Amino acid sequence: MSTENVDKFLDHIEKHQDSLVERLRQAVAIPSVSGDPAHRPDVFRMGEFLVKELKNLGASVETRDPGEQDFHGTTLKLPPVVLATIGTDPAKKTLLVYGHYDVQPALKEDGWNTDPFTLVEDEKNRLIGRGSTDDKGPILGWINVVEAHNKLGLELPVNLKFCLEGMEESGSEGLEAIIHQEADKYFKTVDVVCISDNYWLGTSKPCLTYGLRGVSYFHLTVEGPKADLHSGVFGATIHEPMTDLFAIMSQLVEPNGRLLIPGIYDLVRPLTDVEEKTYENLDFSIQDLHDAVGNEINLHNTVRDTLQHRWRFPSLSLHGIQGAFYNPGDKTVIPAKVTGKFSIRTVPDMEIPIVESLTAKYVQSLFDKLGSKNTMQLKCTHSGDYWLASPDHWNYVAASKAVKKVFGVMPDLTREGCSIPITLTFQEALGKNVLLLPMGRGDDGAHSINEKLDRSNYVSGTKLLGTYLYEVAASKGE
Ligand SMILES: C[C@H](N)C(=O)N[C@@H](Cc1c[nH]cn1)C(=O)O
Ligand SMILES: [Zn+2]
Ligand SMILES: [Zn+2]
Repeated sequence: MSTENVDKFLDHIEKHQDSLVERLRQAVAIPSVSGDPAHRPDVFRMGEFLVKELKNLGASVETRDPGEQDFHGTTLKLPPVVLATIGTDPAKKTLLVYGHYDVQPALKEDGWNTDPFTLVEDEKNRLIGRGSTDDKGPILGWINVVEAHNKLGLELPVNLKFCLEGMEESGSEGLEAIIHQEADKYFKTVDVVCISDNYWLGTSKPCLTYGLRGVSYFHLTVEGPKADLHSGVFGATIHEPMTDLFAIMSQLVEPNGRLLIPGIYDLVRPLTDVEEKTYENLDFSIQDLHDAVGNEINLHNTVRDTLQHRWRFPSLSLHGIQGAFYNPGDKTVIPAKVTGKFSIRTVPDMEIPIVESLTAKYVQSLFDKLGSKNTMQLKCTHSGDYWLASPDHWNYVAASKAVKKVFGVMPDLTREGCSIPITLTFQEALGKNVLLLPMGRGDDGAHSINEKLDRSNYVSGTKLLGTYLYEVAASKGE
């Protein structure tokens, strides 16, 4: 391996960090919220931004059109999948990089201290803005690596292929089909895959991640009167949709986190002694959890139990109710139609169709018991499988060496409670090892208010991605 080139690269990134931050500022300014139809043009704009950046760096860029989406009766065009190639040298390994350029919704009135789409650096050098850590910072990290090599006149040690999508936060619609179609074409030469779209466990030690939970998202709709009604006139004389909905929603999960769907825990893979050991000696404490959450509201008192419930047991979260009165003030309304939203994070060996059918059967039985004359409908709006990889693969060894070089420590090996539905598709469709190499910290507040990426994580993370390329190139793995 050319340590001279690595050192030049590391030095360049350190010295040019302000221009890296400027690139992130431009990306955060594009509110590419995939879940909000009003922002769909912005998601396209973000895709164009990346195409331009990549073309400027000499990449050969193509896009694929995933088609259209039915968004609650409205047809929306799906944003393009950006495919970019840098280098086609058959003597070099080829690394596929995946990331997403869409973000979660964010409104100042949700409780942000600053405008979510204006990147702000605070006194602790935290870069605050929607998408800073999830996933614009990490995507730009790869672009920063390429730019640094161009500026230094250095060849990249591997061939790079990018696959960047704009729908990850909304179920990755259309991407799976594209990966299967392109497996023997665009992706044919790929040796290994790297995704930077999750987080360190705590706030100080890097990690490599070899597992993700799956997710199945549900809409539960209860409908009764033709229109919203006056509660003084109609209360206690009709079946109220919201009362029915609450009755069902309150029986999905216990306040202690235990799912109430019969048979769901029978699907969960039993814990082995070998797996038990993976929860030892990790850089994580209950204090880290308190800090990330901002309060001492932990369900479990040990790190082991906390991480097992994050990584290897399912969870069910209630997200919101569409159609309900939520403004300030005291409106005495009976909403005519309400949709409760909840999701289940799935783990080995919970298969999606079984989870869906157990959930549907249970929800129907709860509704039947109410004896309500309203109508009820349960819809699974998107789902993605859990994923596990082998952390013994040379791809992980290469990443460990890169972590050691950049941070001076060996990384923790972790699993993740979140989901990146397309990860398993890459592993299965390409038959290649996938590595998750996170850039941000466990307290970054992804999906929350005041999402941030520490400047040091952005800069060191960029250094890590670049150094990892050299370790992949130097690896003896086939
Ligand atoms: C881990 C990744 N950065 C992420 O945030 N994934 C989302 C994926 C998703 C699924 N439905 C909606 N978004 C997540 O885990 O929630
Ligand atoms: Zn996300
Ligand atoms: Zn993400």
